[in-house]
Amino acid sequence: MFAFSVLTGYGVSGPRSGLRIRNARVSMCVATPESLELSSERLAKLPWEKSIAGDDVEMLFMPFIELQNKVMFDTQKNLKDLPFESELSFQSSSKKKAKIESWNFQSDTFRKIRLTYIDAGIPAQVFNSVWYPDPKYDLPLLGVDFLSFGKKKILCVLDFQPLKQEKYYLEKYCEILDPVKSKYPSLAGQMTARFYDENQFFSKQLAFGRFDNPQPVMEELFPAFEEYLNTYVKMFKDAPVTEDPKEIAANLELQKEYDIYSAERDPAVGLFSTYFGGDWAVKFTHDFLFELSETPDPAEGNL
Ligand SMILES: C=CC1=C(C)/C(=C/c2[nH]c(/C=C3N=C(/C=C4\NC(=O)C(C)=C4C=C)C(C)=C\3CCC(=O)O)c(CCC(=O)O)c2C)NC1=O
Repeated sequence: MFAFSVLTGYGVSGPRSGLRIRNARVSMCVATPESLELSSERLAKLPWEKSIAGDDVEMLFMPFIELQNKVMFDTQKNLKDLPFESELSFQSSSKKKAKIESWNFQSDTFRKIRLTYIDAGIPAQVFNSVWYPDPKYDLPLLGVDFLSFGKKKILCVLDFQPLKQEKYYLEKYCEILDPVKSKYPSLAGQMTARFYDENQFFSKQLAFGRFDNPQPVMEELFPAFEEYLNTYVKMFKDAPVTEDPKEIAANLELQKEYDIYSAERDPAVGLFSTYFGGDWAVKFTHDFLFELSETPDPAEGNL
């Protein structure tokens, strides 16, 4: 009932029955009953109090997910759960002491808002999220990738991920971040060319930090995240909306290109395989994270 009252308080609408998803078939990983609930019910149970690793591990990025959760519930009209397979919404591996949980929403403004948290104790804490606008907008996606490996290797990437690289587009939708970004010199780092091309689906206003200790996470990343998030959500208030089916289709096509590009480049697949197995990693990447991409055909040797 606690979950229900929180939901009512937030004004979540949407079907509340008939959406239970079949139980997961799991081989090496174990899904728990949590996986049978909708995203909003599961999100209401945050923060996790204890790490699966059983130590006194701080869940470094929980405050971020809670803040995003609040902003999402406070600002989004007609927020609904987007049901997805329980096999993808929760997995844990007792052998490797890791769990991964994901949540998936839709609103009048966003066709998909997905969130993922990985808790593997001190060796890995991750918060990853993407906000995909409804294709009646051509606005950038909000991309969040915060990772901590062993507390000494912390990588934080946050961006309004542009669908186009034309000057007018970047000026219109990304340069709004200049005054915010300039406040946070520790987030002015540059990505390498190891995984992504900085000129495709990234902006110059990307916040990028690499830290060798967790201190800047709450001191700098958190206020920066709050500003990026609020700026992003506000931008939609006066954003142009198209009703032209051709433009809508073109916007969706660009989001599809983003998914295809990201699924090809994402270095996370290795991480997922390590903890939850290779088959699950491929399914999670193509059926949940970047679902407009296609699962590669094993016969073509791309797996
Ligand atoms: C749950 C999903 C998920 C996880 C766990 C994930 C992890 C992940 N992201 C990485 C890098 C990266 N991640 C990003 C950016 C992003 N990545 C994004 O998923 C989004 C939305 C952005 C945009 C903000 C960039 C730019 C790098 C490369 C950093 C570099 O080259 O230095 C790396 C490599 C870290 C390293 O070895 O240096 C991992 C393991 N990516 C994922 O998608």
